[in-house]
Amino acid sequence: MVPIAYEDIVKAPKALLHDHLDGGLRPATIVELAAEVGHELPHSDPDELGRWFVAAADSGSLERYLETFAHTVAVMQTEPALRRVAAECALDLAADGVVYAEVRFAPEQHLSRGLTLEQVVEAVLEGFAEGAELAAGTGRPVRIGTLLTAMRHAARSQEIAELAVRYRDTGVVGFDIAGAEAGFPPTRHLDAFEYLQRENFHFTIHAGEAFGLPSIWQAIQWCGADRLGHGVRIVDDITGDSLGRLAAYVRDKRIPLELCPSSNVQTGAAPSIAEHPIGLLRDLRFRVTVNTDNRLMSGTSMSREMALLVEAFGYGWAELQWFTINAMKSAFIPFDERLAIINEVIKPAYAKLL
Ligand SMILES: O=c1[nH]cnc2c1ncn2[C@H]1C[C@H](O)[C@@H](CO)O1
Ligand SMILES: [Zn+2]
Repeated sequence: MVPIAYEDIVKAPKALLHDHLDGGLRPATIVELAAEVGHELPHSDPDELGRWFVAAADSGSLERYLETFAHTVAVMQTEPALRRVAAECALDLAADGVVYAEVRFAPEQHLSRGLTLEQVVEAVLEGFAEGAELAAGTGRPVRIGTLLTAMRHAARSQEIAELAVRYRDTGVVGFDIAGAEAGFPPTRHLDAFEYLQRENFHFTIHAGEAFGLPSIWQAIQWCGADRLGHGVRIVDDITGDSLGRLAAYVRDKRIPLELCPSSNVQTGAAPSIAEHPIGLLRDLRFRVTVNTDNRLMSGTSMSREMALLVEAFGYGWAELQWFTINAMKSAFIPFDERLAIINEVIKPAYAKLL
């Protein structure tokens, strides 16, 4: 088999379901925005700052990994800053060959300088639209769907769920909960999830990352999650190729796993890329997708995550197409729009590569 070149992975269309807006800022943008608002950073040189984020996030603990977000959230507190960060996010994803992305962020974390939840959401949606238009102009079209996240340690999930539904026709395609997992089970937010189900809305839940099977079980069987954010600990219910009841349910129902290899290694959810459960889960034909989680904290991109898997598991174009179509099938946009991207963008491009 001819080895896959990195530039070819960049050119191939990719779909991304799990990427945090506040985990993907350009280091140079953080430096500029921090100077404007007088926020003190660990480094004022963009390259050093970028390295600092990766090293600090390389902590082996989700809680310590999350502490690094204080510096990105601090500079995302005004409408121009939010618009800029969102526009640059769309441009960076498009330049990396991502054709469809769901990007999430927690509006409640962007209110410290007086913005309302609505102003925050509208600024981000405007930024994505602006970035996507610029990207299309450079011949690199990307479609961005926005997910609104509620922080699981806080108590605003119902309010954020209602906010997401209010913006469902203007770019918000789903809801999520994130933050420290241990001690904050999904059922704390059951009211919000039941509300979303009654509204026929879509949601994913960060579960099975820093906590194991009970978190995944609650996310699916109590809360009704459409997808699992990470979900990597589902391997705790698999022995050899024998599946426990929960793992069998997840596979039988084709519940998508939003796996994030580099992030998992940094937080200690997986020992290394080569030992990441994605290899086993793919072999067992779970609905596996590949994601970036936080491009800044992991110093990564969608192409880099794919390249790491190619290197560790010997994957070829067939597997990369499979991951990409899995993601597109699992997206929160309407079925006909998903199908159009699969048939008109993804399959024709991979047909030339396979
Ligand atoms: O991988 C993660 N697990 C749990 N929470 C996370 C992860 N990555 C980012 N977050 C948190 C930190 C952000 O401030 C928040 C909203 O994007 O979501
Ligand atoms: Zn995440």
